[in-house]
Amino acid sequence: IKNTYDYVIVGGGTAGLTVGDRLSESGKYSVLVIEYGYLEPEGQRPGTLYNITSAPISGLNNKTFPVVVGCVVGGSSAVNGMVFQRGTAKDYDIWKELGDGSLRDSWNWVGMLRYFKKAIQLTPPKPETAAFGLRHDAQYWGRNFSTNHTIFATFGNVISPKIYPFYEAAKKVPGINVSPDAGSGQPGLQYYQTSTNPYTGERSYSRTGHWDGLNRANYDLLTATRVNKIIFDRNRAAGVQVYPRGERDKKTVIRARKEVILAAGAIHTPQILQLSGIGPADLLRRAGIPVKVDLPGVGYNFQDHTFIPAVSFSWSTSPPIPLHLNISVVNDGLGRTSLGLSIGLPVISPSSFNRIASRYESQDPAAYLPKGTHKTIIRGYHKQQQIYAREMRAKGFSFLRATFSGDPSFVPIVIHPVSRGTVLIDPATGSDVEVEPIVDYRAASNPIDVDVAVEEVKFLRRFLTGGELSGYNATEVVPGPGYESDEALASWVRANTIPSVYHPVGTAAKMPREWGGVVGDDLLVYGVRGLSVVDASIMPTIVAATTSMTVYAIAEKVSDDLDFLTLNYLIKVRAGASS
Ligand SMILES: Cc1cc2nc3c(=O)[nH]c(=O)nc-3n(C[C@H](O)[C@H](O)[C@H](O)COP(=O)(O)OP(=O)(O)OC[C@H]3O[C@@H](n4cnc5c(N)ncnc54)[C@H](O)[C@@H]3O)c2cc1C
Repeated sequence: IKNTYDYVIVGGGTAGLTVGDRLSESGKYSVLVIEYGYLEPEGQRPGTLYNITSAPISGLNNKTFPVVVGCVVGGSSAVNGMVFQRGTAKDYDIWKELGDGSLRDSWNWVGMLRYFKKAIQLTPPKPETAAFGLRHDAQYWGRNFSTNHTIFATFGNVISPKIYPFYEAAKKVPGINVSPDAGSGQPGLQYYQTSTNPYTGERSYSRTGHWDGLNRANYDLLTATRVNKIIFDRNRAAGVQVYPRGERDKKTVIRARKEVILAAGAIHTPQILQLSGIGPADLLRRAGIPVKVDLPGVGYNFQDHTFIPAVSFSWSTSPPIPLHLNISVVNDGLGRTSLGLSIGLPVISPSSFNRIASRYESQDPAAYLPKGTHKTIIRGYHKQQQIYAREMRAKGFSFLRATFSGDPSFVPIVIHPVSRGTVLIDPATGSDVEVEPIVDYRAASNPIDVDVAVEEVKFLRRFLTGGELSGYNATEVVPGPGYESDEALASWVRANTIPSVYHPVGTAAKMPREWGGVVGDDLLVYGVRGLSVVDASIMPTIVAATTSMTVYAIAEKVSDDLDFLTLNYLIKVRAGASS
């Protein structure tokens, strides 16, 4: 490990190793990735996690919940559920509306699709899966099997025939289409992949795709090392202060010639920024941290998907499995391919979507944000509110995601919550990086999220007991009798919602500074030079999907942009934009 590198990347997780690989592959730059977790021995990868408990959530009856993030080389991609999805096209088009347009206007679906293709290599479905109605279109995917150094999205050929009756029934619900491909950006019914290596059947993640076996002299990984804070030369990020895990009195500095890149994830990136004096000035002063940049949005705009663990029924007669699915499938060892549903609010609730959209639209944008929220953040949230209210009336923007297990039981996910939380250091513990930040999901702080969840439960009731499935006389088990009125369902939702699907995003949002943003379209942190953020924190709004595939695409995009930006004139643009 040297004293100085061109790029120093903080966090060897999903984004960090992807960016590290890309920036080092040409040989032009030296790159160091610093990771607090260990490099687990090959073949033995017990997922190690941080030990964090959330703040009590008043919208969920004051309960606390574990905050689950990976602490290991590979970060959360090493411990995640391997469900590999991307959001709808609108998710990314909205990022353009919420951006500053400075960087080739590329933060939209078309711009991101290019990087989804670069980031992910598809293992196409086997012919036998066609019997299940699996649709797939290669135009949404990259395929380059010349290298093992990639991330794989793989279809396994095992599909439960029990899900087919749900597929047939859902197709007939007005407004539900079969997506042409799970990666097409169109909501609807879709079979989706897992992040599985098609050759080994093992997890494909940032370590296997972007570290193992690369052995480049210009690409180093320092493990079991904590970044304490960023070091500045006047207004430029010049390096980081680090210490070996468990030995905090052995602090040293590693310098960055070009840039310090934060990839510590949506929980720790805002923590490191705040500990380095970049954040809400009043918070930093209370913590005794000298203010480098008063950037109120750091740690605000926090989002995660929420879910209800079960809405379940029992059949009086199970739907029959069609004869054409009585095929014998030899398990290809590549996992199970699942069927998911992604639908907009007009489909979830044809009778209430307009009322919910109007109620949301007419809210005072500050009403459900934390007390004392800075006016720039309120302005940015107001913009998000206008966009979401518009999209609540559209079919292409999903508000519900669920997976069909084959049994009449569902885990409905509120996929576009409108509540916003915070990740802030505790002023009482000042500048101690070992003390985890206060993670306040604030789930269901905005009652609109409860309204949407109630409509989701009602949708599932209608789907199971009416329409195509009505002949099987389903009886509701959970929530069960006694939850007829919206009020009763709302209190049931508050008692049963889990605030996180482990998809934290948004805490260093890519939005204009006057809207409470932390980074611009170039992902540079406002107010300083030579410092960027490349992880899940930059998403201004959460996507209607599991999040890792989007993080890989962001990381690929920023690596391209960074390389491009080393051209002189763009260096000037970056310097100008961030001063
Ligand atoms: C249990 C779980 C299940 C999930 N399931 C799915 C799923 O099925 N599908 C899906 O697509 N997504 C899933 N996700 C979410 C997805 O994995 C994340 O959104 C994504 O991996 C985040 O990438 P990131 O680069 O932002 O952060 P991470 O991958 O978390 O990387 C951050 C890294 O920074 C390191 N770090 C933090 N602070 C410091 C410091 N001070 N010094 C040095 N290093 C530091 C961390 O140890 C970590 O390795 C899941 C996540 C979890 C935790």
